[in-house]
Amino acid sequence: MTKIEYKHTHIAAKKKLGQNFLLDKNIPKKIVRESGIREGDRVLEIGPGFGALTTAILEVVPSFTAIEKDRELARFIREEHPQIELIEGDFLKAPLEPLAAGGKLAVLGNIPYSITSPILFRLLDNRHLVASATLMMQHEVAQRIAAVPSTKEYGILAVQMQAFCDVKYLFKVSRSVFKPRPEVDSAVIRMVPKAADPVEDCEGFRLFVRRAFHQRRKTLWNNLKEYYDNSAVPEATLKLRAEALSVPELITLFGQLRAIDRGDADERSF
Ligand SMILES: C[S@@+](CC[C@H](N)C(=O)[O-])C[C@H]1O[C@@H](n2cnc3c(N)ncnc32)[C@H](O)[C@@H]1O
Repeated sequence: MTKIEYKHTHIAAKKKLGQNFLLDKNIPKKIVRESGIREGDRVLEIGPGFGALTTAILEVVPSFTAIEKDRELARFIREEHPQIELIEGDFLKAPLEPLAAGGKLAVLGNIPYSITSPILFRLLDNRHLVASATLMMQHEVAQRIAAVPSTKEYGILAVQMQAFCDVKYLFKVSRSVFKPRPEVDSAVIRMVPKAADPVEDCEGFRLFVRRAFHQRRKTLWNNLKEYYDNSAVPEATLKLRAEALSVPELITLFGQLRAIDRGDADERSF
């Protein structure tokens, strides 16, 4: 276990909380610059840790909210940055509505690898409360979110995120700027929820995307025939694999399908 000592606090870095702390001072400034936040924005930082990104945010926004799960680090941030509203708790459980206070949140964070997907889907599910999310995560996950069609990275994550958000891959961050040093590199991406959802039945679309990509090597016809009446879909489209279709093309396809009532409503609630 790596011991970290910083100012008046020392902790044993906890792997299960994804505690890899940024040592570099320029990267946090770059993240804040790319986030586009301005004074007056409602900022929410996920996992401030020892405050590497916190300090850079404070140069632009004099006060904001941060959620930190680790008790010692929460105490550290309270002592170092009393102007911040520090919530000691789990981002995945914290109610976001009161934090948005009738507006929208600019979310920033160097997020723990182990809960990247739950964080992304929580933000997606609460997109009406989110103005933007600028997040550092495992490089491979950032690539999958920003992937383009007909690449091995393109799949469920890319389609889910890009259908509802404008996604921009910003820059890669070497593993060497963290302590303890992780086994993988990181990258920063920015996501801005679209003004309007491209589909009405968001849950149905989520299910459709999972089905379409269920067996990547299979054609759309083979992956979908069991669940939908495909009669309104051009035959040429059904012969393709899901990975060949762009996000707008998948949205169009979803609009052409009619669900077959198989009495399997439970499957919708994953
Ligand atoms: C990758 S570290 C980043 C720390 C700091 N922002 C930095 O860049 O050096 C992730 C941080 O998130 C915190 N954390 C882990 N799980 C969390 C959760 N569910 N909710 C809030 N914070 C969490 C960890 O304790 C840690 O401080």
